[in-house]
Parts: sequence; structure tokens; C-alpha cells
Amino acid sequence: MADSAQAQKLVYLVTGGCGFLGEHVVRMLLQREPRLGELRVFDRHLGPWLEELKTGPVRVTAIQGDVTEAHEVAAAVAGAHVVIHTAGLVDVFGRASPETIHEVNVQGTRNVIEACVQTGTRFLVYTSSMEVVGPNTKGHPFYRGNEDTLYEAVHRHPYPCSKALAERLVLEANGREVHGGLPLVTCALRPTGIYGEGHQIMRDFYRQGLRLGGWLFRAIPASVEHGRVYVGNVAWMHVLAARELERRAALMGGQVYFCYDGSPYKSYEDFNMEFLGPCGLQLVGARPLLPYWLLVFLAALNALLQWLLRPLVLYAPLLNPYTLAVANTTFTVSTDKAQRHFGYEPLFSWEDSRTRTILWVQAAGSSAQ
Ligand SMILES: NC(=O)C1=CN([C@@H]2O[C@H](COP(=O)(O)OP(=O)(O)OC[C@H]3O[C@@H](n4cnc5c(N)ncnc54)[C@H](O)[C@@H]3O)[C@@H](O)[C@H]2O)C=CC1
Ligand SMILES: CC(C)[C@@H](O)CC[C@@H](C)[C@H]1CC[C@H]2[C@@H]3[C@H](O)CC4=CC(=O)CC[C@]4(C)[C@H]3CC[C@]12C
Repeated sequence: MADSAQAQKLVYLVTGGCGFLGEHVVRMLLQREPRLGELRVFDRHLGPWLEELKTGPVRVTAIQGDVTEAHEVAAAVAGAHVVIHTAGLVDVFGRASPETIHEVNVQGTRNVIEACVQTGTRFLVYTSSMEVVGPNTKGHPFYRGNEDTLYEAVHRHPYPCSKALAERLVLEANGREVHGGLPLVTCALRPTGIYGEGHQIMRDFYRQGLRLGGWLFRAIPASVEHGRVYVGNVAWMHVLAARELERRAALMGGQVYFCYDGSPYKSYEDFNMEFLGPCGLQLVGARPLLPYWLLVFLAALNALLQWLLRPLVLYAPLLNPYTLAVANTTFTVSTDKAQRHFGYEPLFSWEDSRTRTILWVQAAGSSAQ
């Protein structure tokens, strides 16, 4: 992969390329990776928007496949220079079983690693998560922490457990010999809560507010800070890490990097209001309208109802014991490791990220009415 950009055109594979983050990674690669010769987009559900990408100079290959199927992954990876592995089940609402979450997030990642080793693909960037670190089950705050901050990562929920195990597999695979005799070089990127165009939870909050006459009701104290990062900057970090992984293999190989930008530290709800406010919603209450013990009770009731109703219907509200605990625990990062290791600087300012997100929410909301 060391040849100049003009000499050799590279093959990239993006797993989960039709997801919220994946689509931004796909579009960012097409816009900002000059060495790209072929872009393979691998996903269980292919988006219709892929067709519009096939008219450009880069060959875009849509591959409908399942990362839990090793042979499908191997076929997609074969011949790729770089794999950006974003595919995963992002479920903290109880929609999928713990077994399915593990199968996709862990076994799927194992399949990607083995495919790289068997076919000779040398560079793998994995989309991990802040959740690999925390918040932990003890509710310990992680305040302006970085990749070296000591923190007791204790998980019980299937999602963070699966992300932590998958990340460990990726980092441990760094240095393994791939077909052809050269070493595999891996790194893992840990986004905090991603926001931006395509964020379905933000859209759900907006629609919930519209249904409630333009009001949202505060459930979390404003003092609880939650780190957020704009999807375009997360995509850019993936593109840059993939580009630099060869040249800086000794430094970057086996490393983790938090994803960060200039988005402000706010509570999850106050941060959402940066976009929902300009769209006409108002957050009621300077402090939570309900006592925490009542929220805990309501979250537990939701979990019980989900369990009772599961044979009949999927009941998966935003409020459950896990989401309440995460929302109610400060988790913010302050780091420059990605800048120091591979020259990352956010591509989108906070103001630009905010404007783009507002425009998207307005469009998504109008399509809901
Ligand atoms: N959304 C967020 O706030 C954060 C997300 N992440 C990570 O970023 C990655 C992408 O997340 P999002 O874009 O938010 O989720 P998403 O659900 O929008 O995208 C995931 C994509 O993976 C695909 N996928 C799921 N199971 C698959 C399978 N078995 N085979 C092939 N494709 C499969 C889905 O069809 C989807 O297109 C995930 O790995 C997630 O853990 C990390 C931190 C924060
Ligand atoms: C109902 C209220 C308590 C409301 O405030 C609940 C918000 C809740 C749905 C979100 C609060 C924190 C979010 C998570 C956080 O951003 C970290 C994440 C990282 C990921 O890898 C995937 C998404 C998520 C778990 C994210 C999910 C939604 C929240 C729990």
C-alpha cells in the first residue's frame, strides 16, 4: 500500500456501510480518499442511495451480507487493502437478544479479523465505543478522561460487553501474520455518543416532542455531562486512521483512540436541545420533574413490561434501567491522542455540525407529519 496515490488505486471495504455512521464513512472516503480505486459497501441491509454513488470515478460495489457468516465476510474482504469495520448491533433497548448481540458484535468481528488473516488484508480499523470504558455499573463518573485514564470498566449489559470483547480481539490481532507473510495492523476508534444527519434517536426525540405539543420533560440533571461527537468528524477520523495506519504502523498498531471534536460538554438532554430547540421544541424544567427513585421505578416497570409482552409484541422504550443509568452518569473525554498519533483535527466545527444537524432534524420532522 506504500505506492504513491497516482500509481496504485486501493480497495477499501466498509462493513455496516449503510448505517448511520457507515454511510458517512462511505461518503467521506469517496470525497477525501484520493487513493481509492474500489469501495466495497458490506451490509445486511443495503440502502437505495448507494445507486447514486455508482456514477463516479470510483467503483462502488454494494455487497449484501452478514458479518456472522464467515464465508460472506471472507468473500468481501478478499483483495481489499483496508477494512473499516463499523457493522454492529447498537442495541441498548432490548430489541435483540444478548446472544444475537454477541453473535453480531463479537463473532462478526472475529470473522472480519480471520478474513483479513486468510486473504492477506493488512489494515483494519474497528469502530469501538466509549461504552467499552463506561459508564460502569457503579455509576462512577468519567470526567474529561482520556485513553490512559484509570477507570474501573465494569459491564453487565450485552452491548458494552460485546464491544469490549470485540475491541480486545481487534487489538490482540495486531501483528498477526496475514496470508503473504506480512503483519496485520489494527486500531480501534471509540466514539462517544454520535449525533448528526441520520441519528435515529434524535429523530425519535423530535417526534416525541411533536406528539407532546412541542414539549420535552427533563429527566436528567443538567449537571450530568455527556460527551458527544459529530458523525462527520467520526467518519473523518476513520478515513484518516485508515490512511495513516500503514505509514505509522509502529505507533498506531494495537492502539485505541477516543473520537472527539469541539462539541460542547452538556447533559444528554440539554445537548439534544441544541438541535431540537431551533426546531421548535422546549425542554420543561430547570431540574428533573420526577424524583430519581420514580425514574428508577418507571425504568424497571418498562423492563418488566418488555419481558411480559415479548411473546406478543416488541416493547422497547427509550427509558430502561440501562439507559437511565448511562444518561445519569457523567462521561466526557478530553484527549488529543488521535492528533498526536495520526494528525487528526476535526473537519467540522461545532457551529457547522450543529447547523447540519438542525437542518436534518427539520427535514426528518417535516417528513414525519
Ligand atoms: N451511534 C452511536 O452513538 C455510537 C455507535 N458506535 C458504534 O458505531 C458503529 C455503527 O453504529 P451506528 O451507525 O450508530 O449503528 P447503525 O445501526 O445505524 O449501523 C450499523 C450497521 O451495521 C449493519 N449490520 C448490523 N448487523 C449486521 C450484520 N450481522 N451483518 C452486516 N451488517 C450488519 C446494519 O444494517 C447497519 O447498517 C457500531 O459498531 C456501534 O457500536 C460507537 C459509539 C457511539
Ligand atoms: C429517557 C431518558 C433517561 C433519556 O435521557 C435517555 C437517553 C438515552 C436513550 C441515551 C443517553 C446516553 C445514550 C448512549 C450514549 O450516547 C453512549 C452510547 C454509545 C454507543 O456505542 C451506542 C449508543 C449509546 C449506548 C447511547 C444510546 C442512547 C443513550 C443511552
